[in-house]
Amino acid sequence: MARTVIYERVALIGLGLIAGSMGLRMKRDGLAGEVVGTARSAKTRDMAVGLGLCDRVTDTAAEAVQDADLVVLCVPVGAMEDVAREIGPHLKPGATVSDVGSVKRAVAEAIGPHLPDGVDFIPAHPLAGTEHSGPESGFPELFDNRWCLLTPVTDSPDAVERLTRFWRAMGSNVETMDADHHDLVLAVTSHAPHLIAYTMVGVADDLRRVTDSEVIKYSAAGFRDFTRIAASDPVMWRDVFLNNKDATLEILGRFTEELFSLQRAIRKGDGEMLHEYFTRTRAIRRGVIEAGQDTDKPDFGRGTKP
Ligand SMILES: NC(=O)c1ccc[n+]([C@@H]2O[C@H](COP(=O)([O-])OP(=O)(O)OC[C@H]3O[C@@H](n4cnc5c(N)ncnc54)[C@H](O)[C@@H]3O)[C@@H](O)[C@H]2O)c1
Ligand SMILES: O=C(O)C(=O)C[C@]1(C(=O)O)C=C[C@@H](O)C=C1
Repeated sequence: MARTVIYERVALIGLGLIAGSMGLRMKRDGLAGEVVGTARSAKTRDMAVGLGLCDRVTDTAAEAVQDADLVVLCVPVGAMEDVAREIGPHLKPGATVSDVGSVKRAVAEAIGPHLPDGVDFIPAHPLAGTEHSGPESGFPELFDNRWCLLTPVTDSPDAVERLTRFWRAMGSNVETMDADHHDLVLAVTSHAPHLIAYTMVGVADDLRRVTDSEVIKYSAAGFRDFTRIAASDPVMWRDVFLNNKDATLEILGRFTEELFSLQRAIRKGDGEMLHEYFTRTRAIRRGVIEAGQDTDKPDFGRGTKP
């Protein structure tokens, strides 16, 4: 494969699943001249070098961003502001600053004020992940055939075009959108579903005593999927809900209304309503598959390394 360096030096701040996958992809395909990483613990930094996801590590974020052309903040949403405050004074003029946070409005507001004039700020969100954390969970194919959504703050089309090229080279399809729109869409497609999975697994756990642990032992496929999602990182998801409050509450309100109407149909024995509802939702699933968004295909390795 032809190797095209897109950024001469890339700095990854926070070396977890997403940074790990980005680093491995950049190293595999030669997308960066040099990948520099930093993490709070020496153990994680050593592991990152051992895994070959970056060329070198630094003890601090301030050191990592020295002379970097692209800086990507890969920490939980609630930690973005502290990192931005630390790196702001050390950024190279002309650098692009981005992130991979699951929420976009709050992250733009947390990072933006700490960036000096002359850097291009382009928040980003790769719609790809697993329930695992840490650099050892990363794999270079994670972003293949997934979306990466950009919510640019900069008005430099060149900077946006370059970051678009970068994410395409990571295997993703790229779309640009407004941060509020992103947060509403993701509240429907990712944030509310995660909360529902957490709740369902919590309910099963509450019932554990009554059912003598059989809910766990005889987990059917649907519940197993819930347990996978509910095993996701608690810090990451705490921060997502605290930072996408309005959109998530709006969607949960609608969800509750729908749930009540289905509950009523079950109580009244209204089979026609239930059949009609499930026919409509089945068509939506088929639409998702036709649009190429079916992540259950074996080669996507969703939830596990391939
Ligand atoms: N996991 C997913 O499915 C997924 C998908 C897309 C985007 N994201 C987003 O990507 C970001 C990183 O997620 P991840 O799954 O790679 O997480 P992770 O837990 O695997 O890695 C997070 C890294 O950030 C570091 N970190 C945590 N708190 C910090 C702090 N206060 N200061 C500095 N560093 C800190 C951790 O030590 C770790 O190195 C999050 O913002 C998350 O919302 C996650
Ligand atoms: O596959 C998973 O485990 C995920 O939940 C990944 C997932 C999602 O699809 O909701 C989770 C959060 C992100 O911000 C993006 C992707």
